[in-house]
Amino acid sequence: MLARTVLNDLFPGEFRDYVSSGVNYLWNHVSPELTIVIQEKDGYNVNNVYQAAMAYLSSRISPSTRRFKVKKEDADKSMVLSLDKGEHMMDVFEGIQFRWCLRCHENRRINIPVDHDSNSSSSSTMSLGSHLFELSFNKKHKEKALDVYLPWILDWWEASKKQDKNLKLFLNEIEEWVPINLQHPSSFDTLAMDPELKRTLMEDLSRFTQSKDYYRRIGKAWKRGYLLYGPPGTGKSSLIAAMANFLKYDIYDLELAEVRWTSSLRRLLVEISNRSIIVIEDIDCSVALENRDNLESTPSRTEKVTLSALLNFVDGLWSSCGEERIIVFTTNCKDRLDPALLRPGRMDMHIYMGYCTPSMFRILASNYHAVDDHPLFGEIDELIKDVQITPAAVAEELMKRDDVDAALRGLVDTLHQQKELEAKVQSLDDGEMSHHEDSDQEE
Ligand SMILES: Nc1ncnc2c1ncn2[C@@H]1O[C@H](COP(=O)(O)OP(=O)(O)OP(=O)(O)O)[C@@H](O)[C@H]1O
Repeated sequence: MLARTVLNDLFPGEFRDYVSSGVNYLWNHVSPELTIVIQEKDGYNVNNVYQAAMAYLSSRISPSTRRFKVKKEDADKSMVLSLDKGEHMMDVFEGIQFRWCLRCHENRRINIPVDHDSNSSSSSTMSLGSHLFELSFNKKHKEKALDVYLPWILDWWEASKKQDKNLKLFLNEIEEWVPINLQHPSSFDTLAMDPELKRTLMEDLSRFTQSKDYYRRIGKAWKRGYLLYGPPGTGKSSLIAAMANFLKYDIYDLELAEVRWTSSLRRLLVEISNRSIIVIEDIDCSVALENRDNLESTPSRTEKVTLSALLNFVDGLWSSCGEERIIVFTTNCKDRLDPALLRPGRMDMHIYMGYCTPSMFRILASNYHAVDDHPLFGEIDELIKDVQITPAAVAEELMKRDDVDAALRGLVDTLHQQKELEAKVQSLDDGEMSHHEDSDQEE
């Protein structure tokens, strides 16, 4: 301690900085080595070179790698290896040696409220880190590294992604997106939906993915919005999964209740990658409709998330920070939605997911029992036309029994019960209505 104080007195800070920068300068000139820093993120943007390097190096892990991570999730065909932080790895490309090192930097601490009471001041802190690669090699190979080696790794990564793409579902927790493997089996083949509407939607999606030049020409962000509405159990979530599987897009499921401030919302939205579907379910219940009179105002950093803030980001400059993005809002009750959401141009397509129809029943019967025709189909068609039953309820009935005859007979019974129930409710409603009319007349 005393020695340090004496040294500090003898050699003031400026002098020490001067000496250390001189040593660095000399070392850089003498050392034959050059180091490139490849950060995980540049600001909010994910760095593709980092992602590509991570995937590439994971595929190159060998017995000489002293320490690495291993995992296997359900969707993974085999164990997935990856480098651990601090670990070095050598790679030889066209006879040149490249040394990689993965490092982690703590770059941000955030406050996390201890309870969910927004007025509470108690909080704990959590550090958020970012990773980077250091790539070192002889400086005479600088051009080779930048013009050949790194582009080659990027091409390798693009090709391997196409070959073996496991879709991801991202969930927002605190201020971060947490990925899990998306293994939803729903597809447009298995989805019970009006055939004409299904065809229109599939064409719309295909056209969208091929319209990069069109969106550029008309000066609009390359994004498309869909509003899915209809009663619970009619397949809105299944449709989103079918869209993701059809397009091979990841899903970002934005839980607005988890987002406290507009600044957090902005951070989450800008971190969403291209070629993805952003989903906000039950939009009528998700956002407090504060600031109704002030829908076009610019949200401030500390403002709580409102519909106005959400729409400002979705339609504002943020939307041009990425491309090929689909935004899906769902609701069980379109009538409850704020008119700002329904304004022309806000959502490109409004898709009604309704009760089961005969054509939807045929798809479910084919899914669950591989039958295209059956003597009971006529009776089921007639009953289904008369009642309001969701595809989820029909699916549940079909799943109860393995034997197709028994399953379809069970469905006929359920439909009869539903018909009786609806008739009873109707007669009660009629009775109540005539009671009101009588009392109105008496008044
Ligand atoms: N249209 C459909 N086609 C095929 N299966 C369906 C359909 N609708 C519902 N199902 C079946 O019912 C289950 C529940 O449906 P899903 O969660 O997609 O409905 P939802 O409309 O999103 O409901 P909620 O509004 O409650 O979220 C699905 O996992 C699926 O098995």
